[in-house]
Amino acid sequence: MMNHVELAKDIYWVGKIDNREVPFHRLILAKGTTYNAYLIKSEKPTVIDTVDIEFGREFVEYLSELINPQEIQYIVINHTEPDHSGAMAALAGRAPNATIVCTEPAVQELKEMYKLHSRHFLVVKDGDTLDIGGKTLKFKETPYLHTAETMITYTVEDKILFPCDIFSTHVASEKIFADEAGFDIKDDFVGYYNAIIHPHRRYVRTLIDALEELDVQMIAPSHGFILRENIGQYIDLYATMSADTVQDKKVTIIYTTIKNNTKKMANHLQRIFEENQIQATVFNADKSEKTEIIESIKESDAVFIGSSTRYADMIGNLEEVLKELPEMDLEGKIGAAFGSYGWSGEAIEVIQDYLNQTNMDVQSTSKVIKTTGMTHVEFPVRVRFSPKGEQLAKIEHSAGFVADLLRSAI
Ligand SMILES: Cc1cc2nc3c(=O)[nH]c(=O)nc-3n(C[C@H](O)[C@H](O)[C@H](O)COP(=O)(O)O)c2cc1C
Repeated sequence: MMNHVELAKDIYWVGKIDNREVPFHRLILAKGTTYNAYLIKSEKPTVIDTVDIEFGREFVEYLSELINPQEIQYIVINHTEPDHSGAMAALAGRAPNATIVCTEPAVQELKEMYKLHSRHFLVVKDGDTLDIGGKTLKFKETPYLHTAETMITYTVEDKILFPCDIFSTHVASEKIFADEAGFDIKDDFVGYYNAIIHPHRRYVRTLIDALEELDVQMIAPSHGFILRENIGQYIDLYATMSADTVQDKKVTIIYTTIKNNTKKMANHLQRIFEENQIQATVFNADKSEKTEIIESIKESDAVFIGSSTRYADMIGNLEEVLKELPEMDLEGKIGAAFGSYGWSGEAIEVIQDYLNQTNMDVQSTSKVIKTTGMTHVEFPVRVRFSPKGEQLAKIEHSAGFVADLLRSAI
């Protein structure tokens, strides 16, 4: 079985074709997949990504047919997930002179995953370039595409983009170029996007904008086919699929508070929704008519309910509203709890319990992780005392996530 193909002068695909029906992200990959790694035989030989952990030794063996691993100067890790970085376990020891190139959040993960504590790392940031002797690599951080530490790599002279999971397909094919596949890969390309990338589409939109600055002549992703014809068509597909198609969504935000910390959260949630062109109405449950709040809930597509905690309980009249919810038909609406707290935040959990008694699609951290792999989106949204700094960012992530659910193109 072949394990290398030249993409451009001195740039090789050194991947592994996996014909098995691979279990992956709670899917079975019926057509198998490939783990695409790349070798650039420049003056400072560089490996871009590796293959699945299961094929690490095999990877080092066939890589050694092209290069003595001791000569490798850089190993670029775009994404730490073990289907890409997995062969580090086998390669790192055989390539002792290689500096590992990755983003800041990837360093600790790689150290812990592959016992690389004593290795030399080069941390790269958005827009950094690296001279690898005759060729130049340019890096772009792509957080949450599809995990926090991800980045993409671009070869300036050859105009090849190595975007890791983005623009991938799950097909085990001996023909590694899409134009040689013998069939239209669009269904597989779209299927991959829907299964893996779609939950992260707000970051796709940022990436598409950034790609306008790069002259991309070839896309060499980490799974499936390499794209070298009609590149624009594939980028346009991502732009279309990640765009918002659904308009006129409404959110109701209800809170109670002692010293306005939860009010600040409510107002920040409202701001984020409005920035996302979603109408959001805020109610202080202690200062509004219950009937007005209930009417607003009925008309809304998502409902955020929050309270701070006082002596392990909720504040004010909120429970009067919460008691109504299990009796209502709220099918199809998204529910989320939030609140400011000092040390334990019981009120937020009580609200979550009420929401769980309804037929709403109630958000939880566990559900987000299971459906998207994202660990930076938290539900309920809990903030200690006054929301600022990272806590404001937390509110933004959660509201942004719900905004995306509301405007889902699928
Ligand atoms: C009288 C009182 C009791 C409190 N009891 C709790 C509590 O049981 N658990 C907790 O996590 N925080 C408790 N807190 C902290 C508040 O929840 C915290 O200050 C919060 O930021 C207040 O938000 P708010 O301004 O929206 O009311 C208490 C605060 C006060 C003043």
